[in-house]
Amino acid sequence: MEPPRKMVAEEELKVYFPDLPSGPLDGYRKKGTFSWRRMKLVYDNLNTIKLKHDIWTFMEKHPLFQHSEASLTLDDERNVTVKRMYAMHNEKFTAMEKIIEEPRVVQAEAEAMFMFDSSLAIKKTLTFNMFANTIRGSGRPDQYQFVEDVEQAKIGGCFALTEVAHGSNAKGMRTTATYSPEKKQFIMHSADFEAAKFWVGSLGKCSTHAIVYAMLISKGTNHGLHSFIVPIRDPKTLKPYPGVIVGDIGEKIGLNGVDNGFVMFNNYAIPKKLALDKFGGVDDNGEYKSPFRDPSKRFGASLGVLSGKCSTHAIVYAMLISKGTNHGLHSFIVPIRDPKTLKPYPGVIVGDIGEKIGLNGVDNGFVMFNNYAIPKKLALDKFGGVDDNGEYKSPFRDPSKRFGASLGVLSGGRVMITSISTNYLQKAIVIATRYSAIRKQFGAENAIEETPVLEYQQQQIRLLPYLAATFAQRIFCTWFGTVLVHMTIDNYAGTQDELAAARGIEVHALSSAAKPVCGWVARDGIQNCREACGGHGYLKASGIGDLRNENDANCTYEGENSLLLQQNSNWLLGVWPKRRQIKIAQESPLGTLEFLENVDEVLMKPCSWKTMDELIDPYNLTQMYKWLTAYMLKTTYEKVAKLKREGADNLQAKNDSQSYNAVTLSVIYGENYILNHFYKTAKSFEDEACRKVLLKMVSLYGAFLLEKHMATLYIGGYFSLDQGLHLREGILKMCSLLAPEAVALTDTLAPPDFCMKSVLGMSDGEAYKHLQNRVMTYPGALARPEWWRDVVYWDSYIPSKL
Ligand SMILES: Cc1cc2nc3c(=O)[nH]c(=O)nc-3n(C[C@H](O)[C@H](O)[C@H](O)COP(=O)(O)OP(=O)(O)OC[C@H]3O[C@@H](n4cnc5c(N)ncnc54)[C@H](O)[C@@H]3O)c2cc1C
Repeated sequence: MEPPRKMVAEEELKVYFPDLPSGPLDGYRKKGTFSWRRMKLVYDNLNTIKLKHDIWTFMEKHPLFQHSEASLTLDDERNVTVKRMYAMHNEKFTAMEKIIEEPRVVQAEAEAMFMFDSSLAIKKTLTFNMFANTIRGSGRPDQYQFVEDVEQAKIGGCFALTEVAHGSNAKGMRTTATYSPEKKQFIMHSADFEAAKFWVGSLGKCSTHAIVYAMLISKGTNHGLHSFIVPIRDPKTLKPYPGVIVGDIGEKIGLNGVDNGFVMFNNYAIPKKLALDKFGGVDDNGEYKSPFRDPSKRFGASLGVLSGKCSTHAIVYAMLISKGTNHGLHSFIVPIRDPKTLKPYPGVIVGDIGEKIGLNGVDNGFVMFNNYAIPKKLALDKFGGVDDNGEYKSPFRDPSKRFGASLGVLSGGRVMITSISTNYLQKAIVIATRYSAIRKQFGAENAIEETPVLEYQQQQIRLLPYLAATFAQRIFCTWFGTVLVHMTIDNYAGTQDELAAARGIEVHALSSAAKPVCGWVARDGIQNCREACGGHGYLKASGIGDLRNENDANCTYEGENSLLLQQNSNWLLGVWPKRRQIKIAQESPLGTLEFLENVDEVLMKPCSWKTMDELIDPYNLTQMYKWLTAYMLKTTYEKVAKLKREGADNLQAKNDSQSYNAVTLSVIYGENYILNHFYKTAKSFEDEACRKVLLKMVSLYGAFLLEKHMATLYIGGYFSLDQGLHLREGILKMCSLLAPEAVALTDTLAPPDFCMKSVLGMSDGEAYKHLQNRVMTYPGALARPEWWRDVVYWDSYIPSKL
């Protein structure tokens, strides 16, 4: 928890946030009981406010950052995103000295970019940060030249882990990097399209270098020439098999009745049983065996003649290489394209995977390697690799620990994604709330005016819990991002304290739960916002559709949400048996395991709060969540143990305990932490008027989350009789109490209008004027289409039956 923030005078804030334009939102703005500017300090400070202001001012004045009226083509979208990326990079808004002084600027810069355009933010992060951070984390000092080169934008990076046929199961990946001690090179190879690296952001058109994850194979032994029966052509059709290139060498000076030929193999697999291994060969485990001690005695057969047109099978002599050892997934810096021409290097097939359902400014790509050699020094082998002779060395005895360390960079990505999804929700909730405040439908009989739809109960419950969730998540993500930056700086500087290892594990566990929790809340919230804006919400100009599509990817990349939750629950299940001995301060430096304090007693007592006010009290809600988290952990642990007693192995027992157990456990663990963090921050906020509203939002957020687990509260015997009914009444009450504050709260959250890009969500509340302006000026909106004849003379191209 951070120390209480120093209050900043309203006048200082006004420099960055002048008065908002007067208009249809005035009525609601007057109802707000707190300062919307001051409320920003619950997650921002003057440094981050100033940074965001500088970035937005820079964008607003720069011609490259002007929005176009109509949708761009895919190519134009990528092109403008690249130009904006270099313009931003060139400004160096967050140089390392600034980050060390104020770690929060990292998130603030990201937020400023996401509020403008998410493709820009993602493209910049992939090209510069993720590439450089991986090298800083897993590389050696002599590789830091690449970090400098990328910082100076001489090269551009990307992160290539996922393959066509393997994503979440990284251990199943098939790109290989085989070490050749003779040349001190790694030979990168993709066996087939299924082993192609795929989805790699920024690789499609631009990256010159990639961090590639590949199986490191230390080279096998060459046992000399051996013979094999190799099927060449299908005997029924005489067509060559895939992987075989066979042909005729042409006219000779004699013996032209014989079709002499050539053949090449491209990673062509034949069964082991086709080896002619009477005089020597490998056993099923790859162990070489021969009755001859002297290899030259074993080698004594004549060379066959291959038929250019006719042979279906050949006796092929080839060097028998017994397979090298596979040391698992390792990372490499792989040159992809010439930085001067952007043309791929020979041996690299690289391309763009095409249009996606969002984020189209980012050129996601694929790459395949065809025995492509890279120097040994490009292996990121700080955590394990081969020496010059091909001998494998690693500081980790346990390969899974080495693998975890080399993928550590993904933990950082997950922390950032909790914030990214919150950015999307933040924008959507501003649009939908402002629009709901000016959109009027129906009303009391004889009323002069219709009622703003924000007054209707169902509109409130679809929006206001998500407004509260936005504050909860924004506060949590800002703090979590800062923890990450501190950890990363300590790691580079070698200044870790004695809790560093425990903190690293807990950051991984918490990010594995918080990323799905924040991503899914954003998914549901944004969809509600879209529907809450009725038909106009479906217009692209509302801005909500893009937010929905762009958040969608957060649920999948950097760890598919459901699988991340498995990682979290595996950790929690390991903690449960130690619950009585655990030293929370040492083993849980972030405090995510505080729910285990006196856990056995907590679990024995049912909920003692009965009235509506008690049930939505912020402190009481944190205690109810404590019970719920502990209960889910206990019951999930017991279910896994029972399945194991009944004979299931570990994998099966865990698999059969996911739905309603482990998955729910991890979601609740994440929610519990975010709720507690929100509560602690709200109650310690200095400004009294803001604090009161914040605590109302804690009530609404906590009660709304808890209500979704109502069945578990009753099944576990914690709730009985009317407690559930009172909790629901409390949610509705908090919605009605927060409705008058809602517009002022969205003023706190809103980026400048220049970034909002939404006809429904501008700060002046003039949704209809903006809608009219957009519709009337949309290119071609009032023009007759060029294809008008296809309407009038349709029977000229479709024979009429009328
Ligand atoms: C926009 C975007 C950008 C991306 N950028 C990059 C990038 O820059 N670099 C990169 O390397 N990758 C990138 N990716 C790829 C991304 O990281 C993967 O898509 C992600 O890791 C999920 O892997 P997958 O697609 O193979 O899904 P799979 O692992 O095949 O999952 C498919 C489904 O099966 C389920 N499933 C799988 N295993 C289990 C199990 N054991 N138990 C229960 N359910 C299971 C999953 O939950 C999921 O619902 C990107 C993806 C997207 C969408």
